[in-house]
Amino acid sequence: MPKRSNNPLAAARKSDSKADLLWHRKSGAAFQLFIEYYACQPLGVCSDGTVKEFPVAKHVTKMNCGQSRAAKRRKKKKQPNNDREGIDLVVDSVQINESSESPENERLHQAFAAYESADTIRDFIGSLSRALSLTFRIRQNLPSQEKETLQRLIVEQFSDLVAPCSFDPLIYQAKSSNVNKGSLLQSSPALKEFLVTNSQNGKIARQELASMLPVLVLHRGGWLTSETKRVLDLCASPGSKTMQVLEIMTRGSVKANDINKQRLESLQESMTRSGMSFSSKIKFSNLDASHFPIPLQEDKLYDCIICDVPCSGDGTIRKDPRVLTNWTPATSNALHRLQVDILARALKCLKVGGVMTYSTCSMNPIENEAVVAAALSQRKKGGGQPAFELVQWPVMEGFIGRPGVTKWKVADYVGDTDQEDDEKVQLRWHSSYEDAVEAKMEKACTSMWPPLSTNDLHLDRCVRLWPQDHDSGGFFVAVIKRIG
Ligand SMILES: C[S@@+](CC[C@H](N)C(=O)[O-])C[C@H]1O[C@@H](n2cnc3c(N)ncnc32)[C@H](O)[C@@H]1O
Repeated sequence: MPKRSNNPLAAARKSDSKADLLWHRKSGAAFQLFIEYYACQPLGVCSDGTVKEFPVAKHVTKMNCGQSRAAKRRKKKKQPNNDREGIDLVVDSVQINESSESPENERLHQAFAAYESADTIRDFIGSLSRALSLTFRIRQNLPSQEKETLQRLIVEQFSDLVAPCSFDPLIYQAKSSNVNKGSLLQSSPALKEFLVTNSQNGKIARQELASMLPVLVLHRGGWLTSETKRVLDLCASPGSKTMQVLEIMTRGSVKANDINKQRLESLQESMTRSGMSFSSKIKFSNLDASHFPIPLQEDKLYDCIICDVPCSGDGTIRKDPRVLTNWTPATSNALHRLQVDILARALKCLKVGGVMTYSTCSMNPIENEAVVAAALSQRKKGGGQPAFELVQWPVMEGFIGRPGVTKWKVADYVGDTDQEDDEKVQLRWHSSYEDAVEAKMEKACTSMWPPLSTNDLHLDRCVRLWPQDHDSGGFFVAVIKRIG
């Protein structure tokens, strides 16, 4: 078995040997590829609407792709208003008024303008174009009185800037994306100071809304409680979910694992910095999660597992628009196998009756539903009976989670390093594994395609967090229970 890189995301991004030289990275066409990819996925992957499926969008040549920079400049000079009008139209229609000065956002809008027919992804693209609103939460383990004092103080001093989340009064979200990590010092120095002080003294955690979901749902479902004994966080660094778990548990212990030694060390440091003392409840390990040792004794298996795997991170582009600059479907394709292996290993470490989450900060079904379907199908009991099932989420009032999808499409990207020729730069869609093999698609494996029948898997019980629903990042969470 080859040793796995301790930075699989970087390895996945380099999985195409020519990737760094590819035309789309030099030209900025990753924005077009991203939109083409999501606009052509079946409905439900990132948007809702009345039509059943998007027509296959015209190729990215509608924009300026395929032209040299000089040619683009010449065109712009000749038609000074045309491009701008297109952008303004899109910007108006999705009501983007803030933060559109960044070159990334402008290019996202330009790319979107090529898909006039893709009305239903308007909100999706619109929200991805805004900076990520600030979120934070009051820590669970504070005594009730302290929680109430902080809640009162936030209402008195910052209610014009932040509001409690509809589904959890301890979680706060900025009312506008103008209040974000980058702008906080300028937009509200008092709020910034409040957050710094209370993060240092362990009362407040600054964490993204989407990232809070896996632990939140385990807690709300009653699967992770103060009495839970053994929890495993398989891909733990930088540790925001580990901390969340530790705040809830009073008796048991958490094993925090990560393949990357440096990242694991920074997790240990941030535990110390958090101002909370958890040392007796946490153990660390520095292992490849896909080979994590399976406890031999039944009672050493885990009650709960958090499996927050390495992913392409295309749900995080509001936080870091540079993710878009590097975007290609090859990244997700290259991570799929590792994600299946990690989830399959996690399932083996879960005790009967135990519950785990599988999550990514990507919206790509290849990293999400395809992984869950593959791992669950592998892990059957004798007689083909399911040993695991996807669990329906508990009701969280006001929370908008979209059902997992049962249909999706697989694409790769064909680029050419030398030619700035449209024909050579495009997404290729493969209807089956066999087609993909014939077309020499890199990293193709059968489990990337939707299984013939997904009915018994209940993939709709997975939850997709669309950025447009909660003004958040994009995210995916599946809750899985071991039933036998
Ligand atoms: C999405 S991040 C996890 C974020 C973390 N759960 C949190 O909430 O702070 C994925 C992590 O997986 C780690 N990782 C990547 N490949 C791994 C592997 N094969 N085994 C264990 N950890 C891995 C990466 O180093 C990275 O820290």
